[in-house]
Amino acid sequence: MKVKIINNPSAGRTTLQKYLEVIVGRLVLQGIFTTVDKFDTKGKNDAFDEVMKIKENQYDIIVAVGGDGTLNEVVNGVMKSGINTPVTVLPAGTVNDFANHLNIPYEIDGICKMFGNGKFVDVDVCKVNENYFINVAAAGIMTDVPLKATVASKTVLGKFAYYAEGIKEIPKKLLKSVKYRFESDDETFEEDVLIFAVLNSTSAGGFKKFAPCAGLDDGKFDVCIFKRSDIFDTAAIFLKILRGEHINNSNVRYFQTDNLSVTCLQDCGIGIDIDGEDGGPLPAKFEIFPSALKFFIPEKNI
Ligand SMILES: Nc1ncnc2c1ncn2[C@@H]1O[C@H](COP(=O)(O)OP(=O)(O)OP(=O)(O)O)[C@@H](O)[C@H]1O
Repeated sequence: MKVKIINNPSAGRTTLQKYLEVIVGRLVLQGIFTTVDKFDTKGKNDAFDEVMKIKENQYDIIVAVGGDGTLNEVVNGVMKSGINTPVTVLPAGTVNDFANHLNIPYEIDGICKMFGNGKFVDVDVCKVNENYFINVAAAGIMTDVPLKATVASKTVLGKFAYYAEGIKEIPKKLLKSVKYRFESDDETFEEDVLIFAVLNSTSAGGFKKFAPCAGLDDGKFDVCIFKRSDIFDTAAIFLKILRGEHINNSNVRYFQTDNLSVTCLQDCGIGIDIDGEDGGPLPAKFEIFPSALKFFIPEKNI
């Protein structure tokens, strides 16, 4: 395998990055990796820019070492440059939703085994306005500046978890709902919403069953809308996400589609969050590109 590694040295707790040399060394000795070029990112968009330089057939695989944000930049690079090079991710981030969904191992032996007997699968890629995403795009819940400092997670879904957990301490006004119009070929409706998420995989914000019906190759994305409800209902819904039972709650709207437009009906300044990174402002047009990316996964995964 001719391999391009895109390594984010600062992602997560930087544990896996320390073993990267051992992993690569072992795979080279085993003859599985024949050429290895490693690039270390220094900041935002470095991974994307580096992938944009890759030519068709230059590598057999691009390995993102980092979290969902690094993987997202690599996917955007592949999609926007139009190359067909397969991608995989080694979970070196904080949450690693996509890698967890695919059961990609965290330790040296498991990772080496994956490259020895893994397989390539075709996965759908989603797009919101100009940005591609492979896992989740979400929006909602405005925060006041002082609260932001106390919220550990930078992601919309992480903040949602924080609100639900620390629900008693949160002033009511911060659970702010916003009115949106959702339009797809199937239906159009307006709703007062706390957050909404559009998912390709089942996992988001560390919850493995956030979109329990999602499939990576079903040609559809799963939309999960949390309607305005009081803080106690929100807390109850949060607990149900762990078991994937929130989708039956009357304050949650859950459906699958292959096209969606979302417009904010208030002057709210809300933006889209793609795997924890800024995805630009609303309105948002979501599209899906069925089986558009080859992904390398362990032999036994889902
Ligand atoms: N050398 C670096 N130092 C600091 N930040 C970096 C560096 N390289 C990339 N970044 C930033 O890291 C972001 C991606 O982080 P990534 O999502 O991979 O890790 P994470 O946030 O720890 O994991 P997760 O998203 O799974 O929770 C990039 O968008 C970029 O802004």
